[in-house]
Amino acid sequence: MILLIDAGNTRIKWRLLADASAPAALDEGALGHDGIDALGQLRTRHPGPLRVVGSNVAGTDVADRITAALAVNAVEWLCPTQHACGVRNLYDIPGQLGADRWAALIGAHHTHAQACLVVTAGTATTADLLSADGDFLGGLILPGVDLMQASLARGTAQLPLAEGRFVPQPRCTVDAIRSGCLHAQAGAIERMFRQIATERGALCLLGGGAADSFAGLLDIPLRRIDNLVLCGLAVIAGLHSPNA
Ligand SMILES: Nc1ncnc2c1ncn2[C@@H]1O[C@H](COP(=O)(O)OP(=O)(O)OP(=O)(O)O)[C@@H](O)[C@H]1O
Ligand SMILES: CC(C)(CO)[C@@H](O)C(=O)NCCC(=O)O
Ligand SMILES: [K+]
Repeated sequence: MILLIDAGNTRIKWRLLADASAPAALDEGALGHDGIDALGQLRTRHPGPLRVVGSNVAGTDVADRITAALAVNAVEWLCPTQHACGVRNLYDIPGQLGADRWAALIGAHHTHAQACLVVTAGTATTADLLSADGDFLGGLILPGVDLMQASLARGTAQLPLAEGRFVPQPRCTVDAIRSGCLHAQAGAIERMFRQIATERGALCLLGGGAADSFAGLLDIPLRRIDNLVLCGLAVIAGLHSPNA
């Protein structure tokens, strides 16, 4: 069995596959950082030899806790390089790129082998340009929707942390905040997409826990796709992704 793990700053997403030819996941789920120990139950439910391949952007403590909870000798944590699985990393320092972004780019290239904007809306939002040839050209990092809203509440006297709605012409504070943060996400994504808009088959692939909050605002060719990081990890692990 192979366990794929996407350890993010808010949640740990995981998917268990039987073997290289398995068409579907045996099991999958997501956990908060305080629920990492529950990964141990996975071993009880699915006993047997286990290979674990993961990406982690949540720090070494989270990585160590995952390894301990699974009671495995080692997890193969992805380290972004200059080339992998048909994707070329043009970051100035390839290893500086987040492992989740690298895995998602590899998943994207194997899902849609044309120009893509790969967007993950999690704790942070990232919007990464990928050419049809598999070149990762560069990308944006911005605060995710919740983090944007929380930073306004934290940094001001008069702005609350409250639930507003998206409206075209906000006329109260909470709607102004919510609408501003969603426009910021959608606007950044649409502006980034302009760089590939004229390329054949150009598509924005959008995933992450906050994706649905602004997906409807995007006026670009769009495919909602969750777990692109796990798809990429499956490719990296030498498997065919069950979502591909
Ligand atoms: N069920 C949900 N409903 C609405 N928003 C959600 C939900 N779950 C997560 N989110 C939003 O998504 C964000 C977290 O997304 P997700 O769990 O995909 O990423 P993450 O674990 O933080 O990963 P990364 O660190 O890679 O960003 C939260 O900040 C929150 O805004
Ligand atoms: C940007 C995040 C937080 C997105 O999860 C992660 O990919 C990360 O910590 N990246 C390292 C810095 C970079 O990608 O340039
Ligand atoms: K993210």
